[in-house]
Amino acid sequence: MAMSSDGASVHAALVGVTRVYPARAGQPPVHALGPLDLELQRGEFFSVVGPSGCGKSTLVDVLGGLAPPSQGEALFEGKVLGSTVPDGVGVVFQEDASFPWLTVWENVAFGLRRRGTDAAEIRRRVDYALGFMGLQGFAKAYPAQLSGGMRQRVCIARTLVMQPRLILLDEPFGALDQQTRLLMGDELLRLWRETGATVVLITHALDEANLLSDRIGVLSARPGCFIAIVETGWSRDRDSTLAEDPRFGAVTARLWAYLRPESLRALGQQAPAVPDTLRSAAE
Ligand SMILES: Nc1ncnc2c1ncn2[C@@H]1O[C@H](COP(=O)(O)OP(=O)(O)OP(=O)(O)O)[C@@H](O)[C@H]1O
Repeated sequence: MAMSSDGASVHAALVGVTRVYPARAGQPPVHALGPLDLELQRGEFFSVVGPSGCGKSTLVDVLGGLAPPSQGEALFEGKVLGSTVPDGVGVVFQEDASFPWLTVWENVAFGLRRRGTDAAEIRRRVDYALGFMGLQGFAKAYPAQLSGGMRQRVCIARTLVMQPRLILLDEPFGALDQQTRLLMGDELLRLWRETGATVVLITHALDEANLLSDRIGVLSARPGCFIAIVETGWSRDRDSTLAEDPRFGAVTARLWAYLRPESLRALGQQAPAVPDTLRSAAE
């Protein structure tokens, strides 16, 4: 296992990573990400914030082995990743990825069945994951019968059941209301503490990143490069009541100070070009 300069063990890393989407349908190539470097310490909770369209999902794709970098290397437990999610890595997406035709129990068992795990072990792990996520009473329900928050719990249970050592979550609570989000954040912290997994969370919400993380990487406007890595210094047994701590607001303010100019720059990138007719009228 590689060691970082301060002696902690590096669980996953990005080394000189860029990702460029090739030209398509008359559109030029899109330089989405990097170059960037990142070392994730085993067992840390790391969040990534950045302006809209700066390459956050692209970073998850590369770190999770869903897509290879255009340049550089992504590493997990010392092995170079390609375009297959390796054993030991679990990814949770914002959109509800549950299968509507399967019950909650069958949804959670799906990955283990595909892996060929024996029936007794599947039962043990699925029952544990459902209990952990507070879903035991919904094992026979179908996703359409559940609220958005419950469906997202099913998706997390599906990942948890595979016993990942690195969990990547791409805006998992984006579609949820604020109160459900706070409660899901507490559950995510409990999951992190009890499994000892390394967690990477992509979020637009600065308070959420602040509350949940040991460190927060702030990305620039596209192509996303880390402009700051902020250490929060919170204790491991934190929960959503941390927001009452006077130091909490200072960390969020610091994140926003880094992010504000980048968000303005990203807005500029997205603004449509001023047509020549309007330009000459304004001049
Ligand atoms: N398959 C693709 N082909 C071409 N361009 C792409 C592709 N996927 C993403 N992009 C572009 O790459 C850039 C980064 O996209 P990405 O989805 O990683 O950003 P993001 O930060 O996750 O966005 P958001 O804030 O909207 O969630 C965007 O400009 C996007 O339009």
